[in-house]
Amino acid sequence: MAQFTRVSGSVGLISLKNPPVNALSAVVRQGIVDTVQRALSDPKVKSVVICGQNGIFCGGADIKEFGTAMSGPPLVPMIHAIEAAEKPVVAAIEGLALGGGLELALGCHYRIAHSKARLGLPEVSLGLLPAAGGTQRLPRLIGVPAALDLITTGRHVTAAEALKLGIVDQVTDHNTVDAAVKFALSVREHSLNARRISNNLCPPPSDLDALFEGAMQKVRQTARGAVAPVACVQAVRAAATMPYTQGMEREKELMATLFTSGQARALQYCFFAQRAVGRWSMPSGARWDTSKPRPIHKAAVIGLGTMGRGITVALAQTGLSVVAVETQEKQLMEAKQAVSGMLKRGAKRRGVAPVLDLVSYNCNLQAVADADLVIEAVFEDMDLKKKVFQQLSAVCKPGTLLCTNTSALDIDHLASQTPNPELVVGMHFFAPAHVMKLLEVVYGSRSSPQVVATAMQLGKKMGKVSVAVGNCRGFVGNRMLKPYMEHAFFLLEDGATPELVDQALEEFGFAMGVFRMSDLSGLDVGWRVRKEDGLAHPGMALGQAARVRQGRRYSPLADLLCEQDRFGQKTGMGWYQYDKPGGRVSRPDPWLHSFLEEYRARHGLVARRIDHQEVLERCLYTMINEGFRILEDGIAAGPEDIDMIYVFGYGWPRHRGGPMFYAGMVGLERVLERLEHYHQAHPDVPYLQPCNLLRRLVASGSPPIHRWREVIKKVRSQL
Ligand SMILES: CC/C=C/CC(=O)SCCNC(=O)CCNC(=O)[C@H](O)C(C)(C)COP(=O)(O)OP(=O)(O)OC[C@H]1O[C@@H](n2cnc3c(N)ncnc32)[C@H](O)[C@@H]1OP(=O)(O)O
Repeated sequence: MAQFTRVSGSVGLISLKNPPVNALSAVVRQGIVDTVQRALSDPKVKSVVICGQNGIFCGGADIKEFGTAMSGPPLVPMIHAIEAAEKPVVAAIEGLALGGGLELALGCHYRIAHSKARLGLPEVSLGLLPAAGGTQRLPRLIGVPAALDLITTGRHVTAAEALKLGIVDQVTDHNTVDAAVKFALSVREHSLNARRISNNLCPPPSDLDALFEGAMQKVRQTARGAVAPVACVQAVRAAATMPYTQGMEREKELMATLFTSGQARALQYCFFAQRAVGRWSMPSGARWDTSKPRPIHKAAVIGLGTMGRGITVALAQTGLSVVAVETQEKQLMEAKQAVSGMLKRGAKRRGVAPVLDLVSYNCNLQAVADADLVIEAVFEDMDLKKKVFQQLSAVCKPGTLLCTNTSALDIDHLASQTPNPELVVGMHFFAPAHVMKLLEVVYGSRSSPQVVATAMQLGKKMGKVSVAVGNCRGFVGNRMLKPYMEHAFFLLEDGATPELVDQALEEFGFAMGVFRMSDLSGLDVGWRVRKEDGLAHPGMALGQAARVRQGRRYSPLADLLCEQDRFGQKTGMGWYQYDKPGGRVSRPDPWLHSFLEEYRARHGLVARRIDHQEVLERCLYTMINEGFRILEDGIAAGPEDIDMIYVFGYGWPRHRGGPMFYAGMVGLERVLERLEHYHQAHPDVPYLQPCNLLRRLVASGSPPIHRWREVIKKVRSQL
């Protein structure tokens, strides 16, 4: 709602009240309409200030209303009425003015911001555009290039930048409402014509066509199939080329296409899913709101390879004191140099001093004795990790949390090496650990809720999206990756090339196709795991039995490449070729194509034409099927957990919401039908067999994703 008071004799003060961010819900919009009308019709009121309660101006439209039948007064006429007012209206911006909140402020005649406020039009990240006049007023106010930047990226600007750009008229370090009231008193007699942004023309850019062509090219390159950034450019173009009223029509048209698009739904789902994963729960009933995290003052990292270095940086950047341990002196010195470099570069980017002093380096495990939390990041080898855990149990002070960065190994087995298994938890970071946003927090059967809460909170402090998951081989992310990759290999056997598979996945929106990704992360990683699992060893890839392992279809293609030292980028060749070891630009490799032909001939396989649809269906639907199994097994609490893991850790396109959301968009019946079809064609691939939960969901009428948990509960209770 909105409250009205008269202050300083003649200033009408309208204050938005809708905690936590004063979103413009129907009730708030109605409140604004009513209070503005009251202020304008009250002869004692000579000017008006609009502010928000609790230190926040406004976080924009109420996103929760988007999926519902909209009621209450619409934003556009409400903002027009404010702009058309004959009394000066001043926006007092504290905290945030985002989306519809900033559009409301742009309809006011003046804007005063607190120095700590942030402003922006982030609609693009929700699959929308600023359709309450934002695409038409902002370019008129600050020029086309700056408006294009803010509207297509959705980035927030500080009050200082907003002042420089001309979005706000004044910045204050003091009480913003007091400053705005004082300002409103000083302008009460001023003419408002020039202050109505919609009356103004866009400052003409020098080469309009080149500017918009460049902008369009840029968004097409970075958007990976997202439609909202493209619509944002089109709407700003309308501001630059059309009178205001026509521009508003164009804005409305473009918004209508976006609003009903699946992408907007997916992105809005992601907004809430990202927040929902913070409200974790464990099968024991332990939850985020009943488990209190422990304070962590000092952390330690064991093993300073790529992962350990990134984890050290991420911890130090939160302000924690970190002991970094690597047993070999030479590697320790190399790691010190690398970590210091990363800290310096990070600090430079953020305009702060590097926190080099927070990290101490040591060759001796004894140095972690007084740490509150230790993260083991040694080589992915169970025996080695077990040894480290045994040593840590002897060295660490009582109560120290013991965390492992394993990406797949059994947390319970590691926990059993210590006298206090309740203190053990997985913290699975993604490379580079100081950059990637995802953290899988893996609880074992005996991990205490307090320990899980501590790891989740630490992840949040590091700026990560932390997702709590159960313990199984590969946890959530890597467990689902296995059928996805396996199917990519099968597609090569059946007639595809790495380029074809990658193109289909990249056009779908993945940052990188599966083969380019495999070359980047190194083929040897998976090879080592398969060897440990008894699936691969030299010589096994020959003969008729080569394509059957443990009673099911197996593709030895990746093993064969590894046997020839084709490990990907690091060796300059893998699924693609590179100009040198460590090279990054992939090129199709004629050697690989002949190798595939020979391989198929040797195994009596006839190559057939594979299209993009088959690539997507076989790779993605098997991955989704595994996701349903994960839900059935209780490894992930809900589909949001899986989706956020894929969006933040595996390059799944956000505008497609994550694999489970995508399954809902495709239609669960369709996913089930295609899995049945492929399973019939490939009965030796168990991953293709539709899982029980998927069948149950379809039998329950394919409910929307937010209602899956009800069916999941029933299925789990019957297992
Ligand atoms: C007609 C269509 C017109 C569209 C124009 C628009 O205005 S679209 C909306 C534009 N606004 C945004 O995109 C802002 C989205 N919100 C945020 O980016 C952040 O929430 C924040 C405002 C920067 C605050 O971040 P912070 O980290 O401090 O808190 P949370 O993100 O955890 O948010 C707290 C709770 O508030 C809920 N919430 C935030 N914004 C909105 C919103 N615009 N509508 C509805 N709800 C919102 C958020 O979901 C959190 O709720 P929980 O229940 O605690 O999860």
